[in-house]
Amino acid sequence: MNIGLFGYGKMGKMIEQLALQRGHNIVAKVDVDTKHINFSEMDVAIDFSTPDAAFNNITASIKNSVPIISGTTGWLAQYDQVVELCKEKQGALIYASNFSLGVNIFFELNAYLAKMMSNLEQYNVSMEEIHHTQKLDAPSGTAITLAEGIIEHTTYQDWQMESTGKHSIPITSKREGTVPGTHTVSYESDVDKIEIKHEAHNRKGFALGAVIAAEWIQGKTGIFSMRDVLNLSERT
Ligand SMILES: NC(=O)c1ccc[n+]([C@@H]2O[C@H](COP(=O)([O-])OP(=O)(O)OC[C@H]3O[C@@H](n4cnc5c(N)ncnc54)[C@H](O)[C@@H]3O)[C@@H](O)[C@H]2O)c1
Ligand SMILES: O=C(O)C1=N[C@H](C(=O)O)CCC1
Repeated sequence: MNIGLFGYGKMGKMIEQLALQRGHNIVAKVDVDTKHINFSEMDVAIDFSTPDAAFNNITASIKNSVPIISGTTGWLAQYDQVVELCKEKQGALIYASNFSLGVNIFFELNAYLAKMMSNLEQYNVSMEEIHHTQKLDAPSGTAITLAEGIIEHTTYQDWQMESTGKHSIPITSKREGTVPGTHTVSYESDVDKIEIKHEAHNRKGFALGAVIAAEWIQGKTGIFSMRDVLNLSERT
């Protein structure tokens, strides 16, 4: 498979390493200074760039009929526009706030726990995410997906940074050293606390998930999720 990388930073480099190990070719490394992009050799594009750059990279890939795997976070205000374009052009897209197998299992666990807690008014939910100090966006995309999972199954209506509203999920974002990504969801009552936590040890899980998604999307058109790629509906 011929891969075009959009964003050749920490994730782009890790994806390159894993893709080469799995027998793929990197045919383009597009970064902030790239003047010309040759889409003609790409079987798939993988975007791990910046919140400001993602929309253009994704739409350019779709317009050039190249399936796109999008891992960049912080651009979701434009997600609906991308979906419209993808449908119009009969393109192929997977966006995931987190591509790791572990976090995608954690998403399922989060939804299951939210369902169990939905009628228990004595518990208040809150969330904490910790990432490295270079991270541009807050809260993390993963924290937003976790909040959406809780909102879907409970009476919580939205999330806010550090909020206190009864129907709002408070998210605390911390930026520390080189932490690759730690997410904790807590339900607290007067008498106890239930916590679920995912802690990434490094970026390999994110990168491997993105390459697996790129392999999976070959020959498909439509808008998919990591739930589809990992066939998680079979497990829940
Ligand atoms: N979905 C996931 O599993 C997952 C995992 C890790 C990181 N991320 C997200 O991926 C993104 C990148 O993370 P990172 O740690 O590699 O960041 P990084 O800062 O190390 O790399 C980003 C790269 O994008 C480049 N860039 C800037 N403008 C560009 C443009 N117009 N076109 C192409 N590249 C451009 C930067 O120069 C940089 O090299 C972030 O949004 C992060 O939140 C997602
Ligand atoms: O390093 C980052 O930046 C990460 N971003 C994603 C997010 O915002 O959830 C995934 C974890 C790492």
